[in-house]
Amino acid sequence: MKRPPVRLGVNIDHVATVRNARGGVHPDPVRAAEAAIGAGADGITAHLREDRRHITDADIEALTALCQQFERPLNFEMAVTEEMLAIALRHKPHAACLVPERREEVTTEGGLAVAGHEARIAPVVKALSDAGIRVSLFIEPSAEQVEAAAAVGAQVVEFHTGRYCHLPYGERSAEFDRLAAAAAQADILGLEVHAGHGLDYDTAAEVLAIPEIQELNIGHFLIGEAVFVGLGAAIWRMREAMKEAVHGPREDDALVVDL
Ligand SMILES: CC(=O)[C@@H](O)[C@H](O)COP(=O)(O)O
Ligand SMILES: NCC(=O)COP(=O)(O)O
Repeated sequence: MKRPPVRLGVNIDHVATVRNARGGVHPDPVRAAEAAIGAGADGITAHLREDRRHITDADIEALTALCQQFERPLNFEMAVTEEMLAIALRHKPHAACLVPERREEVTTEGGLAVAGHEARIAPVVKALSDAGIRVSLFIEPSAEQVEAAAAVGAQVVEFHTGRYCHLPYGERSAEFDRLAAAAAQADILGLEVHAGHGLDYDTAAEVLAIPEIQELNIGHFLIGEAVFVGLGAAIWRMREAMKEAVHGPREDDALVVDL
């Protein structure tokens, strides 16, 4: 069976990181989201951290409206807290991705511990699902976490690819196998498979060798790359890398090689 196109969700958190460094309004992550949609992003991802270090409540309100206007899904990343649940239920984004948060961390260091915390997580998954919000769990690619994600009623798992991306090229095969095994297991359990964190052009293409992956969420690299080539060009190049990873090189590229 032909593999459907893999979706690219663009995370615009770090546009807000730059904005907040000066406490003003520029650069605006909502404008970045509009530019990302214009450049071919299939959806927008934003993480409203409890400490509001990048995305703010007002950003989420404006991003919800923007995504509705352009009919693109908003993937709202949130910690498993009463406060975040109330915000998600107020805005009703297309999807909510439950992520772990530690106030002192520089970035999201690992996946959400679902196994062992089912009693706390299942009611949040249910409340979101009952409101028509698609629930994704940002987890480590482990059999235990995948099983727990299915047990609490999630529809989607997003595998944390940070560990994979940090390994030097040539030393990634064991982590790749871990991702591939978890993706196969998730698919068997009826979970849609996404991946994200730390991906760049190369690692995004590499993980797409895993056939169950249907969506990548990428932020930090694209926003960083935008400094050099512009956001539109970075997104275009990422989409080309993803297409080539899934469908092989374009025919005109093959011709150039043959000549
Ligand atoms: C959960 C996740 O991986 C994203 O939200 C992304 O990495 C955002 O950046 P920070 O983790 O640096 O806040
Ligand atoms: N869930 C991962 C995400 O949205 C983007 O992570 P990163 O590319 O900013 O590391």
